[in-house]
Amino acid sequence: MKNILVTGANGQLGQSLKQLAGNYPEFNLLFTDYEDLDITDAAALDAYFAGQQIDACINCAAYTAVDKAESDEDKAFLLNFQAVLSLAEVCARYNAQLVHISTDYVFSGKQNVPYSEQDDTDPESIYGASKVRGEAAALGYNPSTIVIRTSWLYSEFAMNFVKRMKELMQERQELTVVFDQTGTPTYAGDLAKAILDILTFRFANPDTEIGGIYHYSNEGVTSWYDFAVTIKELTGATTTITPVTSDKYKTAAKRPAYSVLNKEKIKTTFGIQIPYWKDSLSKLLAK
Ligand SMILES: NC(=O)C1=CN([C@@H]2O[C@H](COP(=O)(O)OP(=O)(O)OC[C@H]3O[C@@H](n4cnc5c(N)ncnc54)[C@H](OP(=O)(O)O)[C@@H]3O)[C@@H](O)[C@H]2O)C=CC1
Ligand SMILES: Cc1cn([C@H]2C[C@H](O)[C@@H](COP(=O)(O)OP(=O)(O)O[C@H]3O[C@@H](C)C(=O)[C@@H](O)[C@H]3O)O2)c(=O)[nH]c1=O
Repeated sequence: MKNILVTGANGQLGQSLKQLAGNYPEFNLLFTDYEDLDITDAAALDAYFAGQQIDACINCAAYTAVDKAESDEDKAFLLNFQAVLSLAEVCARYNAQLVHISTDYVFSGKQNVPYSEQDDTDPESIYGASKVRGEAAALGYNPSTIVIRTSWLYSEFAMNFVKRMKELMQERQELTVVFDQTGTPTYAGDLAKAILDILTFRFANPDTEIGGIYHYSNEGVTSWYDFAVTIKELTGATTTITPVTSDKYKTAAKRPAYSVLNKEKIKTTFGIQIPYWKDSLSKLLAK
């Protein structure tokens, strides 16, 4: 039995892991959020790891309010950088595998072919910049860290684009949604399964070095506008959705115009099969 600490477990990825826990009886998943374990408190982290054998930690805790981060830089960096460094330190000290989650918003979006793990980061936002620092801190301190960059996460839990669109489509007759930002939605349940499968691989192959960055999203490519139209079609909503360019939908933070991720590395290293984004969305909305 492996003890796996999950931080930030009340968020959407954390709750998606909780939903799958029963499928992995060889893992004892320990779910914590900031009331039980505040990842910005290095002493609390050390005490937690000293108190019991932790074999791996999946860090789902983060500052994810992209627009708010523009005026709350210190808190974004505290959670997405300093706390990640503390986690990498404590995992190295107690010999635990750290799995840390990052984002497509680390990229500028100026590319027009899918981003691979080697491509340069150049974030457009404070959130993206704080995540770049977090990745570098985790891997710099502990090269065995597995950093998984993902994009456009949604789930039945917490707040996300799908839930927001469903709400707005009930409240409003008309919506405008940007069509000049291209990427890939990711169902958090698919990502949660990939993470647990990677840890299964990790424990079955303890001498294989697998630390580094991996990209994971669902398969396919879309825009936020097409994503919204698909949500409309699948839910039977009647709202009119008008495509607009980003300059017509003002936000505090700039998002990348293109953030499709190349997933070859994660597929070939771990033999992971990735669902097409519309299939995962249809399954969720049919529940
Ligand atoms: N959401 C998305 O679209 C995407 C997310 N990601 C990354 O995936 C990861 C998971 O994201 P997601 O599940 O959506 O995030 P959420 O915002 O849903 O969850 C984050 C959780 O961390 C908790 N938290 C906040 N501060 C602390 C703290 N000091 N100690 C412990 N827990 C804390 C939050 O609590 P509270 O809510 O009360 O603050 C929340 O429960 C993050 O690293 C994110 O950057 C990457 C790409 C896309
Ligand atoms: C609600 C809404 C958003 N938009 C635009 C704003 C933005 O450009 C885009 C996405 O909207 P949101 O603000 O909901 O999503 P955003 O917070 O940008 O989502 C991001 O979250 C972080 C945590 C990540 O790591 C990213 O991968 C990504 O998922 O859609 C519209 O055009 N119309 C609308 O009605």
